[in-house]
Amino acid sequence: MTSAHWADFQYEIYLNGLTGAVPRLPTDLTRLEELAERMLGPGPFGYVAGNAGSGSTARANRAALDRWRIVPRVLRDVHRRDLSVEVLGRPLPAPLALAPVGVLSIMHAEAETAAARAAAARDVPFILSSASSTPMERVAEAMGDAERWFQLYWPKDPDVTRSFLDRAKAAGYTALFVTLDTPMLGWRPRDLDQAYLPFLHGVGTANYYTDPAFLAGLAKPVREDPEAALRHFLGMFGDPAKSWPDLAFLREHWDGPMVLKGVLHPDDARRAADAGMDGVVVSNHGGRQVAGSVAAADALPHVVQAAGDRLTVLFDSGVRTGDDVFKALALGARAVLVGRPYAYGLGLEGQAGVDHVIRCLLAELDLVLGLAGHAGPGSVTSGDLVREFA
Ligand SMILES: Cc1cc2nc3c(=O)[nH]c(=O)nc-3n(C[C@H](O)[C@H](O)[C@H](O)COP(=O)(O)O)c2cc1C
Ligand SMILES: O=C(O)C(=O)c1ccccc1
Repeated sequence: MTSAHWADFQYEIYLNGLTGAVPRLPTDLTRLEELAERMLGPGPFGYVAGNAGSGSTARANRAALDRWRIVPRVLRDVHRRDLSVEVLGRPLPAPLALAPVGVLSIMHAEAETAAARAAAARDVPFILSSASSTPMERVAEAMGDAERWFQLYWPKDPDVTRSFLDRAKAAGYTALFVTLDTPMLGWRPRDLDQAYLPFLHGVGTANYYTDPAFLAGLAKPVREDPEAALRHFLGMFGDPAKSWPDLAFLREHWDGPMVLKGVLHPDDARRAADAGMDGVVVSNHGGRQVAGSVAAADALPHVVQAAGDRLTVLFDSGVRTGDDVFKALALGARAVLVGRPYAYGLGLEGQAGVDHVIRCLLAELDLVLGLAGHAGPGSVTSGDLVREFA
């Protein structure tokens, strides 16, 4: 008996073709960006596609993944494959989660709710951003029985931080992803040149404007003085004064798994473990924060080594295809997050577009694994890769 494979999507597409149907979106997910550009306004598209500085980090992310080449093995009985992995003590169907992406309503009216539904239908975790366009409680409902993960932009005010953690817990979120690479937004010329910032268009503030601790800091209700509310939000959103000892506050108020997102240096990984964290996401925020940053894939093996068996190491920044996921696994990641591809899928086709991205990515991963001689992620090692030489 063979189990169902993610790769079956490939035959589903061919069989649908017998009636003349072809997929509504390209199966090469790198093509979604050009389609999204045609459909979205220049402000929203530029915000999602944009990077820090001249874009060198985003290019380096791709180059670092491309430099590794997979060395396939043959005759290893891969007819029965299983992509499942354990992440933070939970079984996942595949080594994939949807990265926290804020302000999704600039892409599609159904925003986080549509992304959450698409992810939940495939049991893939959707990490909800603090800067979502929909309050966390409403998105939690859309997630149904699926795993609920929350990303914290650590507010300046400890009362607001406490309140976010309490609300997330009450809404059933289990794991907390604390993003540390964005206490300030990076220098993003594409947005600066258009003077485009989603918050100024009333997007991304839903969790704050529904928060009693946040609202307590306002002299007047948001409706009566929206400008003061926005200024309060901008001052609350990030806090570059935070340092390692402050993590104890979060650890004390969150009893589930806690993961630091945006770790690139092995010493920071060691500190994370010392601070009682459960994991790290090796990430440079998709190239949007530090221009000239080390490529995430180049940082990954060093962080993996520093983490040893003390931390779960996840990876993002530049993952576009199944072979990218394979390479991240080979470099030591337990699972990957994907950001822009599903945001574009959402923009193009709503929930169906996000489902398309998940299915393409996992079908391709399933095939790459099998064709490279692996029945699952567990047997993939650095020995499956060679460095391309120019
Ligand atoms: C439009 C946009 C918004 C984002 N918002 C958040 C966010 O709210 N919180 C966060 O931790 N990361 C955020 N990120 C970063 C992603 O979580 C992730 O690290 C990045 O997109 C991965 O790179 P990729 O887009 O190349 O897959 C955002 C990224 C984009 C493109
Ligand atoms: O744009 C981003 O990369 C990001 O992380 C963010 C920050 C604040 C609100 C929305 C997204």
